[in-house]
Formats: sequence, C-alpha cells, structure tokens
Amino acid sequence: SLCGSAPTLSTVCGFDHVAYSKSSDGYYLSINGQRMEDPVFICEVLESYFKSGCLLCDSQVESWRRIGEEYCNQDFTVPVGVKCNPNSVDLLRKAGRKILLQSSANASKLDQLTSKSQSLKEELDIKYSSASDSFSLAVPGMFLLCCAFMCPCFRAKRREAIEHNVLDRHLNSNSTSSVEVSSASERIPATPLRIPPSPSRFSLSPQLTRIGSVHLGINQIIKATRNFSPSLKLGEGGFGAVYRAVLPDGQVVAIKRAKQEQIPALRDEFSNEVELLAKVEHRNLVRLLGYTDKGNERIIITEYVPNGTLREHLDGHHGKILDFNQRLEIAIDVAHALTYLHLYAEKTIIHRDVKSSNILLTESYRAKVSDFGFARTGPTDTEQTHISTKVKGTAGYLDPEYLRTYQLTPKSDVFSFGILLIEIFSGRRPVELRREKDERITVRWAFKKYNEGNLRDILDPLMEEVIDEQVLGNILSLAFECVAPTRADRPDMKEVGEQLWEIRKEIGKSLRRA
Ligand SMILES: Nc1ncnc2c1ncn2[C@@H]1O[C@H](COP(=O)(O)OP(=O)(O)OP(=O)(O)O)[C@@H](O)[C@H]1O
Repeated sequence: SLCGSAPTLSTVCGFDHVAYSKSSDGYYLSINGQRMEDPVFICEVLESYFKSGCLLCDSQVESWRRIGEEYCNQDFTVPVGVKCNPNSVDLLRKAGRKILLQSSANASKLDQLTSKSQSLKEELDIKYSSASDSFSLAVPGMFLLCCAFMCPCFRAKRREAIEHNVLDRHLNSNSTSSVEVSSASERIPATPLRIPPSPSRFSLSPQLTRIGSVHLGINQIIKATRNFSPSLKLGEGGFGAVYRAVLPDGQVVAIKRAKQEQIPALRDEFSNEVELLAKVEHRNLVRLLGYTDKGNERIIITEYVPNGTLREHLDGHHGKILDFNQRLEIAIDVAHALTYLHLYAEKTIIHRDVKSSNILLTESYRAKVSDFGFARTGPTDTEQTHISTKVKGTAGYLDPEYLRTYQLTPKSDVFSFGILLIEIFSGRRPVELRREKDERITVRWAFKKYNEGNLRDILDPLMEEVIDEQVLGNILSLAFECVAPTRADRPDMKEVGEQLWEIRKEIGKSLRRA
C-alpha cells in the first residue's frame, strides 16, 4: 500500500527540508522542522507541484498521483509540455515573480501571508506527539511553506481529527479557543536573533494579595456564585468557567474559576493573568477586582461586562445587529486598549490572544478587551526587539512571523487586530471551512474582493446601511497593512488607532456636508 511504502516516497526538487515522518498518531509532513497540516490548501499545492514539473522528477510520481486521487479526489494530469524539471525551484520562483507583476506588492505579500498563516493555523489546531522515524525530501519552499500533504492511509484518522478540532471549533461552536503549541519551545528557529526563553514572567509577589478592590474569601465566593451554579455561568474558556455574581454590597462581578483538574498546569496562566490585570487600568480593558489563590482554587474576580462578546453580536445572538458606526467605535476601542498595553502600561504588555470572543461589550456598545491568560510582558531592555517564547494564541489570528520564529513583539497583536478588523466589518470568522474553497480564509477572500474593486461584497450582509466606498476602502487597506507577513511592514498599534480615528473624523465631516 501507499502507506507501507511511504518512507521511500522521497523527492528532491528544491532546497527546503521536508520530513515525512511517522508518529504515534500516524504520518505527517513537516517543512523546515515545522509540522504541517492544512486541509484547505493541500490539494492546491499538490497540483502546483505537478504543474511545475517538480514531482515529475520523482520516481514516486505515481504514488503522489494516488495521493492526489485519493485525498483530493482529483486527477492531477500533467499539463502538456511540462517536463521533469530538477531546477523547479527556479520555475516556481519565476511563477511567483509573474504573480507579483500581475498584482500589487501587497497582493503577493498577502498571498504568502494567508497561505502561511492558514497552514500554521491548522498546525495549531491539532497537537501532535513527537515524531519517531522520519525521512526527508526537498521541495520548493515558496509553495511548500504554505501547505502540507497527507497520506491517504492516515487520511481517515486525520480527517476525523480535523473535523473534530477545526470544524467543531470554527463552525459548530461560537467561540474559537486559544491554544498553545507546546512543542514550539523545543524547536530551534532558523534565526540568529533568537534568545533563550525569557524568565520575565515574574512570579506572584506578596504585594499582589493587596491588589484589586474586592477581597473575598472562598466561602464568600461560593455564596456569591450560589456554589458555582450553572444558572450563573456566563461561559467557559481554556482557563475554566466564568460566573456572574452579585456581591453583598450589590456590585456585580465576573468570577473566573480555574478547572479543578488543570490547576497545576494553569498555575502560570493564573498568576500571569492576575499580575497583568493588576497593572492595567484603562476604560477599554476589563478590570481586575481581586483574586483567590488558596488550596485547590484559583479564582479571578473581574469587572462584569454585561453585553456579551463581540463574536456573539456579529453572530446576531443579541437580536440587534451592530451598525457600521458601532463597529468602527469597537475597533477604535480595541486599538486604544492595545496601544495602552503596548505603550503606556508599566511595562510593555503583549496580549497574544486578540480575538472577537475576547472583546466584551458594555450596554452602550463600548468594547473592553479581556482574557489576559496568555499575555506576556514585552522586552524590558531597549536593545531587545522581541522576546522568544512558546507560541500561544488562537488559530486564525496568529502572526505567521511569530509562528515561524517564536519571536514575540507587539506587532503580533497588530496582526491579530488586522484579522479582527476584517471580521468586524465582514462578520465572517477568520476561517470558515464550510464555505467554498476560495472563501474559507476570510482575509484572503477579502483581499481578492478588494483587488477586484468589489469592496461592498466584503461588508457583513446583516448590515443594512449603505457605506461610503472610500471609507470602507480606508478601513480595509489599514487591515491589510496590519496583516503584512513581516512585522516591519505593519504599523504599530498607536498608528492604527490614529488612522481609525481619522477615518471616523472624515465620516463626521462628510455627514455634516450632506
Ligand atoms: N468579565 C466578564 N464579564 C462578562 N462575561 C464574561 C467576562 N469574562 C468572560 N465572560 C464570558 O465568559 C466566556 C468565557 O470567557 P473566557 O475568557 O474564559 O474564555 P474565551 O475567551 O471564550 O476562551 P479562551 O480561554 O479559549 O480564550 C466569554 O465568552 C464571555 O461570554
């Protein structure tokens, strides 16, 4: 069978190091040390190999063809005139250049960006155990970095995993969960800039017991939440369940209780959230009021934000649909919150998990950024441009450069914000696997529409207003700047906030003129 012969399925076709390995859960492909898993682009890329002539050089071409047939349900016929090309890297590069000439520089950047972030997104969705035996093949990086293959023999199992992890997460549930790539810290990124993981995650200090304005013992918390009554449960995230509670003085708070079974593993996350929340005070950030770190309980008490999450509103779960101005105000609020974290908090704070389910809304539709479970303090030393750390965050919002290098900077939040901005105005989640193939990656789909001049197609169809195309264009081009594949090309959060503010001012002026 194909899988039986899989370890001999080796191709030399370029310069990237690609390992086809076996682990306890089946076969997988990794490129330059990165495990890859991408059901969306897999067939596109396979096709591109055939078209380039790359796979034709491979004695295993028949096996590859069978993968195409079985996995993609497609017959990858080789285009007439294409011959085995051992230098297909050049060929692919030329193809790349042609694309570059055809579209704007941004278009090509975005192409790389979306494909990379998508493949890595999938990688994040499924955690693997480490590989046992492996072999290598080399293929053109430009395409392969974007994508991955699957052996048909592990297809069924993989599909199950993908369906479970990705479809459930993105389609069947209303929230997108945060994940951690636990193997990341073990990998050596290909960068001379890498520094050892920073010990800057400071531990709980005695002063912290004095933080916040709410001091409750565990018994008082049990009373306030009616023994963590399911009827008071607001939701559940990676850290644990969140309850609404009324304190004896009438104050309404949110109580976040760590999952019992995960307390040892959550210790870092708990202290992280507490310490960071304790240091921030901004009207667009959820305020920490108190915490309990006793015995077998880890509990955080925060300000209660009464109007649900941004994602729920985009899904129409709260009845009224957010109008254009409300969406713009929400985007500005989030930009302000992140600017504060990056620039004005006691230390640079990188949120690392900016997403629509972490944006809570007040009754007047002002946004508050919550969930600091993954937040990290940024570089402390002015010489230092980044910190190196495990990759954490949520699939679809993750900065591809951070994924590749494990170097975290505030620009990773800028990337997530760009994805969020498109989500806010399109209503679409970053990844929607139930859509047509070319619409699944929202940022890619939006960029195509934008380039074709069909800006209005991007707008959330639930919004009934007619939006000025110039305004919409300005918002979208800002979002595309934020999601530039390299952080150097992204604006910082302060500039983003200022640009959004300008856009709002322009809207005000044109309304006055009308
Ligand atoms: N301060 C709050 N006020 C009101 N509701 C809240 C508050 N904090 C959280 N919630 C509700 O509880 C839910 C779970 O929140 P939590 O921050 O634990 O997880 P999440 O962001 O949905 O997921 P993950 O932990 O995977 O990022 C939220 O979706 C929201 O509905």
